[in-house]
Amino acid sequence: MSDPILKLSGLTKTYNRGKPSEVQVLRGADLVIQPGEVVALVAPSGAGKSTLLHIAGLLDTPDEGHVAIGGREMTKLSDRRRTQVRRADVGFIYQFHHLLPEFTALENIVLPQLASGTPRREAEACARELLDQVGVAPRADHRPAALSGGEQQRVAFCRALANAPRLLLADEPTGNLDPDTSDRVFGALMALVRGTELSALIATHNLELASRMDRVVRMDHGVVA
Ligand SMILES: Nc1ncnc2c1ncn2[C@@H]1O[C@H](COP(=O)(O)OP(=O)(O)OP(=O)(O)O)[C@@H](O)[C@H]1O
Repeated sequence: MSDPILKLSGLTKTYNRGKPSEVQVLRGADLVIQPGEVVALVAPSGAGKSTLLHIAGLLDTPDEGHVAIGGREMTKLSDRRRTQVRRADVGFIYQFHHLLPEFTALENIVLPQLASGTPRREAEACARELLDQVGVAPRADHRPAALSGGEQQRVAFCRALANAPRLLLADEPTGNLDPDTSDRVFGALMALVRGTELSALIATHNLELASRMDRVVRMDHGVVA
């Protein structure tokens, strides 16, 4: 059997250790995601979903525990190597789109590909194809401020997938949209994900959206049930 795409073992994380404001967020969290699996991460607000996703996505480090991506241990790698793995293997979607305001939708999807060494012509073709898949192709040359919230978030999905990552991590990807838009935009995300071999961990408060994924895991008191 192939290695899990993501294996988190015994993660602990405490913010502001030793201060009155100390908060112990992760208390030995374990999670395994197999290749191709799409997993919902459901938890109450403040339970540590973002912390777990940031550690899984190599944006933060745990106090203790291990992160393996595709069977390779990440916790011992240099910062430079972790950045390389993050760029090549991980796509991240935030609750707010975080698109670069001075660039068009197309350019926002092209830039991470150029940073990874993809030739411009190829990067643009990939960006147009992705925008087409999520129904935003006619808006390719608009800047984020000229797009609706749902369109902005769909562009952010394309950006996360532009480098063909193996693992997608999403933190409340439709959390700032109204329920109808959230439903449609989430459908666009699932269509994108299901059209690939991608594995995904998607945090959501929305149990209906969670039920559309392969498996639902819950976080409580710093562990994943
Ligand atoms: N940099 C930080 N410094 C101190 N405390 C932090 C920091 N980041 C998060 N926290 C605290 O850690 C706890 C978990 O935060 P986290 O953002 O991981 O939760 P979450 O489950 O994603 O919450 P939400 O669903 O509201 O986004 C919260 O109590 C938060 O206030």
